[in-house]
Amino acid sequence: MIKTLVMVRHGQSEWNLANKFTGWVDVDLSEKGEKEAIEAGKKIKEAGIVFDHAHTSILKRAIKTCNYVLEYSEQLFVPVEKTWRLNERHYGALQGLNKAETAEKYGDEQVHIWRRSYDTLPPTLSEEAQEEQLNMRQFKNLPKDVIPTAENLKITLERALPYFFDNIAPQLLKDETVLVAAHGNSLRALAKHIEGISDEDIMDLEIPTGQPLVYELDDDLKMVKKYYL
Ligand SMILES: O=C(O)[C@H](O)COP(=O)(O)O
Repeated sequence: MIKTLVMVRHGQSEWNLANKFTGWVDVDLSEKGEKEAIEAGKKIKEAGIVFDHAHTSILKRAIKTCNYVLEYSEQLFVPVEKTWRLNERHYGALQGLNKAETAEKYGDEQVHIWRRSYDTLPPTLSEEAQEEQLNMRQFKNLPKDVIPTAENLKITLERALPYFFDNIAPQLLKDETVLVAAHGNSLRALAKHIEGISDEDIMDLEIPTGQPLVYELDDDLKMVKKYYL
């Protein structure tokens, strides 16, 4: 029997709008982002997709998107689990910098490598920024060892996949329909696994904000079909 997993990247955030590296910084949705999330919910309702479970990160742009999607598809009662493992990839010392200005300073190629290569790490957070991050309430109950100072897509995949295997996959295997509302790179990581994309080809996969991406999966949770609503 075909299993259905719907991924939604959060709607445009304030820092997507300002073209800044965001990562684990907890910025809000922009006005456009809220509209995108609402539209995503309406499309899911029109498509008649009925969720049994929803999963999101511990960052408000994804949490709010998840809530809007459930509200506007009239299924706000669906249980939602929040996990740091679905957070955006941590952009290290690039967080807060403007992407165009960073490209002017370091060159387009370097910035493209930082943004899209599978295993190159961006520069890590300063000690001061690390300290600040450790004191943030939403990260305080996480073991220090799992809080990154920078991540590439490989590390993002390695911390997102255990959650997929332990929490999402068992639900799909019971033929339950699952929503994952998360981030550009945590979703690229899951997509890499589900679609079996190579380390090279993953550089070209982009997931747009607020567009529901439907995966139909077989009994081994491999992709049979994917489409955007
Ligand atoms: O964290 C960010 O800056 C964005 O959500 C994703 O950015 P990217 O497209 O530069 O990886």
